[in-house]
Amino acid sequence: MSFLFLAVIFTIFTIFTYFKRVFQYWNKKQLPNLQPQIPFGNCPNFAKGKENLGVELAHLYAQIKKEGWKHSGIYIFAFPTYMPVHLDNIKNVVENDFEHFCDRMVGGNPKTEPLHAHLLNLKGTQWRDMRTKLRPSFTAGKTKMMFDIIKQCQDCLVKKVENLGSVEVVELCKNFTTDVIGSCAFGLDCKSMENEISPFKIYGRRALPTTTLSRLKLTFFSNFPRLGSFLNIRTIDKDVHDFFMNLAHEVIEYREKNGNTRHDFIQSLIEIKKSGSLTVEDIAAQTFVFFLAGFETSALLMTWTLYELAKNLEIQERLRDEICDVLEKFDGKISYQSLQEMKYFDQVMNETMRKFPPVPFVNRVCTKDYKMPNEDTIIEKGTAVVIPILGIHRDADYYPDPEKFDPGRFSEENKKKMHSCAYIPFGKGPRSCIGMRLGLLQAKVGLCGLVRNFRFTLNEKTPDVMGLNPGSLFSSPVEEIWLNVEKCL
Ligand code: HEM
Repeated sequence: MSFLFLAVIFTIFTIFTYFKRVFQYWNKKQLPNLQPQIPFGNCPNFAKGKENLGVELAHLYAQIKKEGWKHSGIYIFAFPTYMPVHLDNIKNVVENDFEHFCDRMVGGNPKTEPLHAHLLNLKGTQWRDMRTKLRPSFTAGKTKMMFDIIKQCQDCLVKKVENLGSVEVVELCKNFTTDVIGSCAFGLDCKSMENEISPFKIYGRRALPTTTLSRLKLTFFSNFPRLGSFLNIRTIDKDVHDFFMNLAHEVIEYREKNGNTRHDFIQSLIEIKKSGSLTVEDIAAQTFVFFLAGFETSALLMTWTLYELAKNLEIQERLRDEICDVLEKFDGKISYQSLQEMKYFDQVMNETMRKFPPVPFVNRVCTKDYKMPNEDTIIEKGTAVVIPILGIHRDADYYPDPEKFDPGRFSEENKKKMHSCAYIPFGKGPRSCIGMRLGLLQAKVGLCGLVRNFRFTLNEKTPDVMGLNPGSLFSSPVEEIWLNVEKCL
């Protein structure tokens, strides 16, 4: 009994001493830092599953700014992480001194799970080469070619809402973007809107880290990639991995055999493959990331826009007026060109992504020791970096009355006055979102169909203030969003 007691005391003492030592890291670097808690560091609520990580980082951002610091060292669990908060320091990391911060923390091992060899995860020259190869597939011209595919999905979306008295928009928007990405990336007709058990939809949802275990595995892998690889930890379930890998193989084989072509991403990648610079596995990994990065982000942009429009009826009416006025000039038809003319629409979507950036933070890893400009501090190679997008977007210094939904903040005149890092829903610098045009286009097409045809109001089941889901790495709402729907005459 006394031996057991001593063993317990010894274990607690060892753990306590370990954390005490680890939590000295930023003091030794002489970087200002907030008091961490043993064993969760500065994000205890995220670690306990009580708070969305983006929200907890936003709180830290606010505290650091209140202290008057330009940046701080924080601890996510026991991992020292550098957090710049002054916009110039953020710009240095993501843009000016990019060569020191060109990689992200990776979430898996491409050797055992080849789907991980995608643009989000690739490092150094491998990333640079792949980004150069993929860039031509994301130009304005290529995105425009996908308009017809997206428009077909919009028709199904509008049909789905017709005759409904109320609708749950989180699931509705996810089904729409699943269809769009399925069609644009893989050339599939997924019919998620009609089919609850479409395999693409089911495997696609499981590809994102939605369980506590999957998020823990991802965090562990990001911080100890060598140990993660040694222990052979999988961060994508095998059946999900096989589904996406086989899908790419089948589509490529079918198109190559039958000489079929289509204006979608997989076709652009097949064309690159012909020159020998992409393998089938490379294509599978890139199409997989289009799904990972493109489906939930755009769905959230649509969801939060509808939610805010339902709460701000004047803004909704003004937007509908703009849509109707512009479409009148285009014979009532929604086209790529007509959408470009809807400027207030852009302001509304920008304000949505200000208040609810679909990706609430982004990360980098320091790849080369970094001596900070005008300071003695050196950020060591291997240190994690986090950019708190949600914190910046809700900062009253840049956006007075930040909880207010006000598209006027994004008028041409106001935009000119902004710091280039005060609004970064797509990240910033060479590693920013490559799919921005497609993300914005699919959301605008979907929303245009909905707002033109239906008037949305808040359903009694939906609260006026909505928090973010602690179980999501995105800015997902904590509960369903039900809206009342009324057909516009
Ligand atoms: C509203 C929709 C979207 C939002 C808000 C969004 C946001 C982001 C953000 C914040 C990043 C990280 C940038 C950084 O680290 O600085 C990112 C990266 C990325 N996004 Fe998006 N995204 C959206 C849509 C899409 C779509 C539709 C696709 C593809 C079809 C896509 C593909 C990617 C890829 C491949 C990366 C990694 C880029 C790289 O590392 O070079 N995204 N996105």
